[in-house]
Amino acid sequence: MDSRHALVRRPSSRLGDGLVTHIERSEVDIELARCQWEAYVDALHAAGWTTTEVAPADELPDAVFVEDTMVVLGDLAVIARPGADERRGETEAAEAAVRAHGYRVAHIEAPGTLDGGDVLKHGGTVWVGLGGRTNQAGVDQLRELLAPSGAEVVGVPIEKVLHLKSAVTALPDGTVVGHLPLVDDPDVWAGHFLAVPEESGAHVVLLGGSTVLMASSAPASAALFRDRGLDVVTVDISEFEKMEGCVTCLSVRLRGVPG
Ligand SMILES: NC(=O)NCCC[C@H](N)C(=O)O
Repeated sequence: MDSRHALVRRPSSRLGDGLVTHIERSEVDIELARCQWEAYVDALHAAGWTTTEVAPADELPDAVFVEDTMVVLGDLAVIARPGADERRGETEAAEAAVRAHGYRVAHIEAPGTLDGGDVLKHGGTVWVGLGGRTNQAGVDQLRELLAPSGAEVVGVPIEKVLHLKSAVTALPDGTVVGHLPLVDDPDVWAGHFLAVPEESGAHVVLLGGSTVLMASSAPASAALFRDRGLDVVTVDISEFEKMEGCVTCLSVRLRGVPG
């Protein structure tokens, strides 16, 4: 299997009916959303990634945010149990897609809840946001499932944003980036935290080497990253940002080769 492969899921025509929690709802332009999604997928391809589309689900408005359906580490895909009932139906097709790529599969079970967007992996550490979508039982189950891999799972309380990765992500060198007004406790990453000037500047997708993908809505943060020697690719995802989504949510990166 290609070591740079990603799962993506085409937006539903009902995207605008998806959940919003921490921001005001505003009208989504679905045609623009479709174009932005195609451009996002094109950006992955241009960076050398191949993609598989999870079967589309027009009846599930938030299905495009496919990152939330699982956590992949090594050859194991842990299928999430979304914290929002409205999103529970999203995991079945995502599981079928990751199984087809040869991954072993485990599940977060009730009463646990966990959204993939709450899980930030870097090095041997897996930070998991404990907030509106992921609960302690979900974190404990993930810890047990990942224990054989040696990963250390660390719960991080969050209140200000939807998911942990709405607040922070990590640069290729492990520096954790976040927009301070939205980070509950930057001391979790003391010594390797970098404040960025824009909310969406906190969201980077690592595309390999020194290349990162981020939203075009954070030009000052992009400049900061370029000054640090990173190659920054930007995409306009305004219609997904209206639904509290970000660049990370729109794909599941499968970096390892299972089996
Ligand atoms: N990983 C993410 O941050 N996903 C964004 C999910 C947005 C969606 N409207 C939701 O509220 O679940």
